Amino acid sequence: MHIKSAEFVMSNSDVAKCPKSMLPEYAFIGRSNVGKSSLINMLTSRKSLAKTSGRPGKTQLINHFLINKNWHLVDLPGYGYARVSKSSKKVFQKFITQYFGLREQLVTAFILVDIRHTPQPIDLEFMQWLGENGIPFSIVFTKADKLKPKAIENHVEAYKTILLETWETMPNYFITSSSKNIGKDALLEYIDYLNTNMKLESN
Ligand SMILES: Nc1nc2c(ncn2[C@@H]2O[C@H](COP(=O)(O)OP(=O)(O)OP(=O)(O)O)[C@@H](O)[C@H]2O)c(=O)[nH]1
Ligand SMILES: [Mg+2]
Repeated sequence: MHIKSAEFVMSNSDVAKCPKSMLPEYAFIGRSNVGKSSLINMLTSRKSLAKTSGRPGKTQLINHFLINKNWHLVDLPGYGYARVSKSSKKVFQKFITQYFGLREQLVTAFILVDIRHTPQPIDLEFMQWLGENGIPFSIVFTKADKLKPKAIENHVEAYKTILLETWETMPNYFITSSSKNIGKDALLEYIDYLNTNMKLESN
């Protein structure tokens, strides 16, 4: 898919105020600093469409971008646990769970994980939470430029082993590097495929 236009639409923390249009939507989520905003810039070939930073916590709001005037890309803040007072129960930040609970336009989520790290409980728990709520997702491994090909293979295998303990099949996944422009075509083709299939289904 060729990206002809990419425009910032709005930022907000209130899911009810997100764009009302029913255009298909794709959300990028993961821990702070994993490279969500950088990935959106790579996909759109716009250097600073989404704001990036070396310091974790740069993106604080739900950011909508309109692509080719017919679908939305969404840049979300990094997730962490929100503390529930007087309880040790862990929950994800409220507006993140609200976003996923309320956005009917969402076609699929992309969960970003840093390829260098071993599977982290918070990422596995978030995938679990999406699964329990019937929200489809793919995994996007980021920062592949930081590892040699063999190490990339080993890290993906380690992830598969852990996921297959709870999931019947390995979710769809992509290997990417925003600094080396890796994985862009595969991701855009996948989104294009989903956009086309959605149109066929609604006809
Ligand atoms: N080497 C390398 N660095 C990357 C890559 N993608 C992002 N980074 C760096 O990682 C840092 C965080 O990138 P962001 O895109 O701001 O990450 P984010 O997930 O949006 O972070 P928050 O908005 O804070 O949650 C920046 O210093 C980026 O330059 C990549 O593919 N390779
Ligand atoms: Mg960000």
